[in-house]
This record gives sequence, C-alpha cells and structure tokens, in this order.
Amino acid sequence: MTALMPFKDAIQHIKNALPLATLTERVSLDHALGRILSQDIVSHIDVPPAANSAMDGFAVRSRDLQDTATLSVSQRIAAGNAPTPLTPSTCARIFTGAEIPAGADAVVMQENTKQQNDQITFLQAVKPNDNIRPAGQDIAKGAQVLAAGKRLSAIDIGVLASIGLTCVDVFTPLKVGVLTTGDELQQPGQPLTAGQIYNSNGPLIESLVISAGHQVSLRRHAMDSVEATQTALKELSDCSDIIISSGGVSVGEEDHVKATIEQNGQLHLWKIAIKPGKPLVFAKVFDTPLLGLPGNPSSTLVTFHLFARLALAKAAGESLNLPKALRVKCDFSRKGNKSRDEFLRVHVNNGVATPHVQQSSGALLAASQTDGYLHVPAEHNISPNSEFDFYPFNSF
Ligand SMILES: Nc1nc2c(c(=O)[nH]1)N[C@H]1C(S)=C(S)[C@@H](COP(=O)(O)OP(=O)(O)OC[C@H]3O[C@@H](n4cnc5c(N)ncnc54)[C@H](O)[C@@H]3O)O[C@H]1N2
Ligand code: MOO
Repeated sequence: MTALMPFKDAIQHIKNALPLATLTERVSLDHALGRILSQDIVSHIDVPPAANSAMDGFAVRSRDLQDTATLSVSQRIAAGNAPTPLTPSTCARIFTGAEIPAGADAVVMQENTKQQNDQITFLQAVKPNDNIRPAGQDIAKGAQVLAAGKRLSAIDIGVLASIGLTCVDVFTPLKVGVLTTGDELQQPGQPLTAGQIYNSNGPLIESLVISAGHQVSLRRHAMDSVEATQTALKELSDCSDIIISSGGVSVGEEDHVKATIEQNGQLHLWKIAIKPGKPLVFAKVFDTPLLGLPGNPSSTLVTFHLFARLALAKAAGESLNLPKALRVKCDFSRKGNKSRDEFLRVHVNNGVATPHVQQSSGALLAASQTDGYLHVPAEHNISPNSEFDFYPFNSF
C-alpha cells in the first residue's frame, strides 16, 4: 500500500502546481468589496494630512498658560476651515476634526474651561500635545497600507478611501466549473426512485465556491460512464479556470473521473492521511486544473475547506492560508486513527470540545449542527482534558 500523504504536504503540492493569476482589471471602490488586490497600495498622503483637534474646545499655546489662566478667543476654527496662525497669548475656539492653527500645541476640551463672553478661563493644567491628533497619525505618507493578494474587506475599502483612491487594480474573478458524478443522484425537487439519493454535493460545492468569493462558471452532472464524464469535463474546461468535481475518485469500476483524466490529461492522485477525505485527485484535464473531491458529503466538505479553498485562492491571486487554529480541551475519550489525521465535527462551549455522535463521512447534518473541526493527529488518543487544534467553520 502506498503511504498516505500528510495533509499539509498535499496543500503545498497543490499550491505549487497551480499557476498564478495574471488577468487584472481596474474597478472603482464602489465595486471593489470582496475583490482581490493585484497591486500593493502605498499612501501618497499623510492621514490626517495636518494635525487636528480630537475634541471640541480651545486650541492654545501651552506655555501661554504658565503665566495666566485666562485667554481671549482670537479665531473660530470649524472642521473644514483653514486656520490662521494663533496670535500669541490668545486661544482659538476649535471643533473636533478642525485643523490646529500654527503656533498652538494643545487643545483643552470645553468642559475644562469657564467661558465668559470671549474670555476663557482654563481650569486644569495643560500639557503640549493634549488632544492633538498629529499629521500621519493614522497613515504616514509612503507607508504600504495593503498588499497585493488581499481580498478587500469593508475595512479595507474605508482605508483606500481614506487615502483618496477612487479605483484599484484587482484580479479578474476566478471562474470555477462544478462537476458532480453518479448514477444514484437525483436533483432536489424530483421524486426519489429506488437506489437514488439527492445530489447535495452540487449545491454544497457551489455555495462553498461562492462564499469563498469566486464565480461558478458552469455546473454539470455526469452519469457513471467515461463518455458522460468526458463530455461534461470538456464543457466545463472550455469555460472555467479550474474545475471542482465530487465523487468518482475511489477505486471502484464505477469511478470514471480518474479514467477520463488519464485519457485527457495528467492525473495526480493522492491518498491523503486524513479522515474523512482520503482520496483526493489533483489533475489537469483538457488543459484545465481539476480538484477531485471524494463523494461522501463530509469528505467533500473537509477536502473543500482544507484543499480546494486554498487552491482556488492561489489561482485567483489571493494570499490565503489555513485559518488560525484555536486550542481547545476535550471532554471525552476516543482512540486515535492509526494512519490518518481525523477532523471530527465538534461542538465547542467555553473552550471545551464535545463530538457530534455522528462522525460518518456520509453524514452532512453533523457539520451543520456543530461549530467546527477538531484536528486529531494520527495515533493520538483523546482523553478528557487533552488539548487539540480546533478550526471553527466560520473561519473558512
Ligand atoms: N474499496 C475501497 N472503497 C472505498 C475506498 C477505498 O479506499 N477502497 N475509499 C472510500 C473513501 S475513504 C471514500 S471518501 C469514498 C470516495 O468515493 P468517491 O469519491 O469515488 O465517490 P463515490 O463513490 O462517487 O461516492 C461516495 C459516496 O458519496 C455519495 N455521493 C457522491 N456524490 C454525491 C453528491 N453529489 N451528493 C450526495 N452524495 C454523493 C455516493 O452516493 C456515495 O455514497 O470511497 C470509499 N470507498
Ligand atoms: O476518508 Mo473517506 O473520505 O472516509 O470518507
């Protein structure tokens, strides 16, 4: 029997084998949310561009208040006004966000003053820099604010706007073809006949592709024959950057994805040391990269999360790694698998993991009812209080 490949090695193999994204387009910030930057972004300005007030109050030269506690108001500066230099021994009425006049070095909030006409008495000691937000406090001119490969979040869009950009260069969206296989599969909405089950992996994979930020170019279902699989893969390859398939990758004679690839491309079949999800295919078919996920629904889910998500990201130009694992304690005992790392579907409460009773790779509901994967390395027995890595579903 060939040795099973550790899952992190398989991730590296897949990433290395995939070409880098190259096609880019320029989009306005209005259309940039969720897109992947294809350029590093460097700020050409200081943010804020000039020192401004953090409070509504009075701008002063702090040393003027060493000799007196009362100053007269010589100008009024609202946000958006251009101030004139502060006349010595006076103060300026100033509002939050307004530019600090030359000569002033502190702002006193109005609650700490007594106002009588234009005479302001300062009730507390004032230090230089009090309540002043210096130029470049948020972003210094010349600083890199975002790196190519970043998928733009709402926060990133705000940052881009704060340095005055109206458009950015992004990679064109990745087009993903989705293939499901199997004579036993019926589309939801149709009655089931003997021997049939519903095709859940199709909608599952499409939803995973979309929630990872990519586009589904085409979906096809192939019955269990080399001809049907070949026709579907050809159609998918014609309009996709990459294909994700489900099923047909095991050793049975009804598993035709492998055979089709062997005839029309190059097959790299990996037996990966994970459970669920052992048989994973990485291949090129009709010149298009293909990731063949095992058909058992939990195996499909786990292999999408661990491999396909990162493969799609690489092909889309996105810098992405496995999510950061959290450490959790276990409240149960379980004998470790001899050769495969297990990804148990578990509930986590207050840092303590409890497994779902149903851990079959054919069962999908368990994943919907739990919080994420407990990663149990091969040959590790679980006992109460032992600690393992936990990957929440919502981190994928
Ligand atoms: N003799 C062996 N048999 C199997 C092995 C093995 O090493 N030797 N590996 C097992 C493991 S592990 C897995 S995982 C599966 C992988 O099988 P395939 O990827 O070839 O998938 P299928 O045989 O087509 O289907 C497996 C299972 O999943 C159901 N399925 C498939 N597609 C869908 C779908 N779109 N929606 C819902 N359910 C789907 C299918 O009905 C089967 O029950 O092989 C083991 N066998
Ligand atoms: O490893 Mo398979 O993925 O058990 O179901």
